[in-house]
Amino acid sequence: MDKHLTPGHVICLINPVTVNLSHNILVINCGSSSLKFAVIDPESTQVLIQGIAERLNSPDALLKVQPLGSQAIPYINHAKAMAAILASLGDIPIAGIGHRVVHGGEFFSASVLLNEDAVAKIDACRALAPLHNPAHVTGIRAAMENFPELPHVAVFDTAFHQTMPPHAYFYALPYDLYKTHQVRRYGFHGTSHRFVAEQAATLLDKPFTELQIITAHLGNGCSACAIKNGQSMDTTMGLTPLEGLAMGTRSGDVDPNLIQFLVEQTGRDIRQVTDLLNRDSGLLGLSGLSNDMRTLLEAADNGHSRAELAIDVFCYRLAKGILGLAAALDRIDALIFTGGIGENSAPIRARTLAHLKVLKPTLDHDLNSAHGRHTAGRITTTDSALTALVVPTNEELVIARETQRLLQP
Ligand SMILES: Nc1ncnc2c1ncn2[C@@H]1O[C@H](COP(=O)(O)OP(=O)(O)O)[C@@H](O)[C@H]1O
Ligand SMILES: CC(=O)OP(=O)(O)O
Ligand SMILES: [Mg+2]
Repeated sequence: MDKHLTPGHVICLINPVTVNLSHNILVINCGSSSLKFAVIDPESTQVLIQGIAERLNSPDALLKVQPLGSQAIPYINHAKAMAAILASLGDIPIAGIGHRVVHGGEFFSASVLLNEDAVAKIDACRALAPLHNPAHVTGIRAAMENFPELPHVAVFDTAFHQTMPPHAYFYALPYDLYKTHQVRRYGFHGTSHRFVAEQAATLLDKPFTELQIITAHLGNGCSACAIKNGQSMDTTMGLTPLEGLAMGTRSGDVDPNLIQFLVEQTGRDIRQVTDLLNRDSGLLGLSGLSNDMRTLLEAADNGHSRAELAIDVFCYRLAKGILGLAAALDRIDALIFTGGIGENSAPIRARTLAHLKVLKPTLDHDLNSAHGRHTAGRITTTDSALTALVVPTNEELVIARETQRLLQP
């Protein structure tokens, strides 16, 4: 049964001998309807406490904290959820706070120490990531109010992709739109793509700066990235995190004329159509059942034909995205699966590789079943023409490390 959460409760659960008091970083990932957090010692990589406040602003809002338990927090908003989370930290010493920020626009090509000017710039990018940036700004302001004495750092999903060449980041649109409105492809999940590619280099025992890798980050949002010699060369997401692959609730690529078509045919306005593409599409829209891949795999096994269709579209679109990214590379040294789906779902990996016949992968079924969330490793045979790996991502650890780096004088 869930324990009831009380502020400060955690103190007795942590062995003070194992905790390095000076290094702990509170990492905050404030999303549209959830607020994830973790306190991490970036030196030892120990996670002291972590949790999520989810389904915010709804009657089912819930705060889950490991190792404390769960607490219903009906109708709680982001700011109040932040206060509840901060209260749950009790007396754990914190050296700084690292915030995940999805969109940094052209303002930020690296992590930054937050001040009013930087927060205003993140706020200015809200139209570019409507599901994410407004929530980030709320989270940052709430955390700054609660911890005014601590340094706050923003780590951007977009930063890693700032190395994309112009032919990858320009849309074939009137050039002026880039100059006047910064309309270009930015890319997201950069923290994760970089982290898993570096881990893969270690697994393959090759320098990161000499490898050519395609990473597939498959969570609620999904994107793939072509990485050459340590740099992002292209990625499937664009101006906003809607472009590219089919996702949990997002459509990914559609014909842009679809928007006017739906406005005219269904009487929805543009905002409603945009909402439909962001929130009602992808796995959820196709299946009519769920945006959760676990639910769909189970339903498909039980003969649910639209769950099967949603999974099919997801895997085919992913394979197509991966092949498109091959244009940015000379060769593919490895294909990496990561994120909640990429790490946990052997069937999705197998079905995606089945669509990549042109790259001649030979799946090792035992390795594909063995590797996942807790064990990184190869899932193709040693003689496979394409090497595919599973590498668990750890965006929180990267954010903690980045935050610590920026705190150093
Ligand atoms: N065992 C599993 N098999 C298939 N999919 C899984 C499994 N575990 C988690 N997932 C999927 O991972 C997705 C969430 O990924 P995650 O990376 O946690 O999301 P977020 O982008 O919110 O961080 C969901 O679609 C969920 O169903
Ligand atoms: C950028 C993005 O899609 O993020 P998430 O996967 O957290 O929704
Ligand atoms: Mg994620």
